[in-house]
Amino acid sequence: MSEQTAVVFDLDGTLIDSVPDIAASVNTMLTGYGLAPLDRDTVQSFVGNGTAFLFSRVCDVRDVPEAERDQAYKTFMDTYVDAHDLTTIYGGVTDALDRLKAAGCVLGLCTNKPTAPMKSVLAQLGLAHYFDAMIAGDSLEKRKPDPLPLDTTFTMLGRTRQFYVGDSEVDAETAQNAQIDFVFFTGGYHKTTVAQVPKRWSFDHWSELPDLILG
Ligand SMILES: O=C(O)COP(=O)(O)O
Ligand SMILES: [Mg+2]
Repeated sequence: MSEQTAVVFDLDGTLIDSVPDIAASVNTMLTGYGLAPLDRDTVQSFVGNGTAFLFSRVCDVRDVPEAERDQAYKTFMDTYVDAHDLTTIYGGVTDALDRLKAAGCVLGLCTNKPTAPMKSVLAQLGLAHYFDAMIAGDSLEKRKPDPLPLDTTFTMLGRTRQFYVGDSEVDAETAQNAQIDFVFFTGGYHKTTVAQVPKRWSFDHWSELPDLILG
């Protein structure tokens, strides 16, 4: 059965806790403009819909003038593109990925994070080699919750039994739109209650995931 199985993962809030680095990059930009920094929870609440969304929420909250936003975005990306020092892998992730791979599953990644910071953080944390297909927030003309990125990732992997593992309402909606079974990691950046998120299964710790998938 696992020889037919593809498991695709979200990145931020699912495999890695990256908000400390995202918040640090946001705050480097804000303080450079003489604006007050934002706390972690506020920045976290903006993560999941891609960097353009996050950046425009930050600018709205701190009243960054429209005329300065293009330059401010470049300033933010200069730091964000390689930000990894404060990012950690959630406990049990690598053991779970190792088990799924050893059982014959193929693994993919489907994130709204842009390609450059995605590649950098995966390389720095030693996670890149797990994935046979990777789609980032700027890989295609549409991003999650549109089903295109997830459909494309599964097409690249070419297996018939398919699961998407993610941490957010955006991921659950994407899976619904693509008609893929959603597996919800509750330890990430969701905003509503666990019960409100449509899913096939949920798990609180990564040690639980392989048994859910492998049965
Ligand atoms: O960049 C984002 O908004 C979040 O990315 P994610 O899709 O990996 O959660
Ligand atoms: Mg996420």
